[in-house]
Amino acid sequence: MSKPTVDYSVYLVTDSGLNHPSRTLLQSVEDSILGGVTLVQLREKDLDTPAFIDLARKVHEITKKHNVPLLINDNIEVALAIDTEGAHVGQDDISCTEARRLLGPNKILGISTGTPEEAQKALADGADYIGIGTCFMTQTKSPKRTLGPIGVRAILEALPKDHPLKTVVIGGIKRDNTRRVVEHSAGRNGRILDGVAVVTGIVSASDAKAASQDLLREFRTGYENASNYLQGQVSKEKKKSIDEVLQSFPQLLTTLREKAPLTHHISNYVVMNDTANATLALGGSPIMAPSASEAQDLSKVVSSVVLNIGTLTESFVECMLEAGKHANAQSKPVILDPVGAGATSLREATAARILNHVHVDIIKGNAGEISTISKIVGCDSESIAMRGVDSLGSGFTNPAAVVQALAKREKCVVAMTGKIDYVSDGVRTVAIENGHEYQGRITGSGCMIASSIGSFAAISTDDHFAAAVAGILALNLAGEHAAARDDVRGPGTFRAAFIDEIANLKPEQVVKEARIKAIQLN
Ligand SMILES: Cc1ncc(COP(=O)(O)OP(=O)(O)O)c(N)n1
Ligand SMILES: Cc1nc(C(=O)O)sc1CCOP(=O)(O)O
Repeated sequence: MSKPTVDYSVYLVTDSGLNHPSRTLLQSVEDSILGGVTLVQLREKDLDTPAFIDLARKVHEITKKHNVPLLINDNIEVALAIDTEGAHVGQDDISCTEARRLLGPNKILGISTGTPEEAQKALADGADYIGIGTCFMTQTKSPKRTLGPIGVRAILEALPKDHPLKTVVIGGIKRDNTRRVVEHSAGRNGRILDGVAVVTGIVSASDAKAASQDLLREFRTGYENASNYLQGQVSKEKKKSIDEVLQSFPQLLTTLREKAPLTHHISNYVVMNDTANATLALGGSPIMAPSASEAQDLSKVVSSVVLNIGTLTESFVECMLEAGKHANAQSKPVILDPVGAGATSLREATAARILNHVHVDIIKGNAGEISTISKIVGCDSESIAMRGVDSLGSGFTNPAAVVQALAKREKCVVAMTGKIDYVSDGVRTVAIENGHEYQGRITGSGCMIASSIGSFAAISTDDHFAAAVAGILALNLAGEHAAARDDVRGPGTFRAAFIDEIANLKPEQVVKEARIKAIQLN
């Protein structure tokens, strides 16, 4: 028999110990196939070989009936005894070459990998696919470390695009994170995951068929979005031109003030009050809630979330991860302000942790912070040093190219603030020349910009680029208006006037006074 063609989209990996008590494992397998599972692996860690063979025979009856391949975990003897379509082996099991020798050329052979080197070796050793893991924390086994989508992407990028080796991700994959993982891990070499491998997300679900249907839908959507991104399409045809974006500002600001969208801020002690007041003055509504235990409830009622790593404690971080995860699940935009990301290794590690667990829609930072984030995600750029939360030096030689490259890589919008601000969604890139130097002489003006972007993102859900540009412009114009006031004598009086002028900003002023130019890059 020749090797079957395999669809890896939703790959069920079983575990009897985790199977939902309302049904047998055999029912779980059948229900999941009816829901859309395309490949099954029988993974039974506690059975001896005769019992494993017995169960495998029953499972194979079901999978054969539905024409879905069955693979056996770790035990080649069982795979050969039942003549299943193949097997999966781990790094600590029989070697890939030995497994291939025993199985012959026509069986499907998969191997677990957690590094680019292991993936390249699997390819050389004749595997048909690799399981890339552990992606996220899982209760199914104790992982040595988690890769997150960024680590998964590093492995995909170590593989040649056109080699037939297939890839699936494993570890903590659920309905709510599938789409993001597939989109976010897509490599710039054009590699996109071929599937998601799931244990508890299916076997422990109360309805295995519905869970599988959801996973298949999310995988397919993620795959389609990832291929659009990689082809540089990013729904270009639907995107407003820079001029249209500018013309849409009056309406955006009016809508913001009518709707007063609620934004969940996990902000820092230094600026909490300023960011709350700036949000209110603009017309939005802030809730400053740093407790992880209320993040899920809040995610249902807020319209956007701002994560600010300015004053780091473990409980802040826990809340940011929780709020980000639930915002993703509810499709609410997430704005990350990686305050001081390059200043200490804790801040850098925290930014990496957030980016690896949460899909961030808009990253806002100064040059030093953007340089650190670029380094974290493997985007080559010049390195900008930080002192405390401030960037040092004169900035990037080509700042527009840096923000565009990061936006493309992370599939999000990047806003870099400074004397000139740059915003890009990977396709459209602009420089904004508004603002006043007093903004740099009070604490929290950058954080207030992140809050302003958060309020605009809450109402401009289909165009985060427009939200980021609007968020920056609104505060920069308010800064210019405040600095021009007779009663402003320095940073102290500016601070109060700034809040006034945010509230006084007229929608039509934005278009008239904006100094914004489109930047064309290759
Ligand atoms: C698709 C897939 N990927 C990885 C694994 C893990 O296999 P292994 O490393 O052998 O660990 P155990 O499954 O034995 O705990 C897998 N089973 N499937
Ligand atoms: C079986 C397995 N292998 C992993 C690896 O990293 O190789 S993670 C994992 C468990 C996956 O279970 P769940 O979908 O419940 O998180």
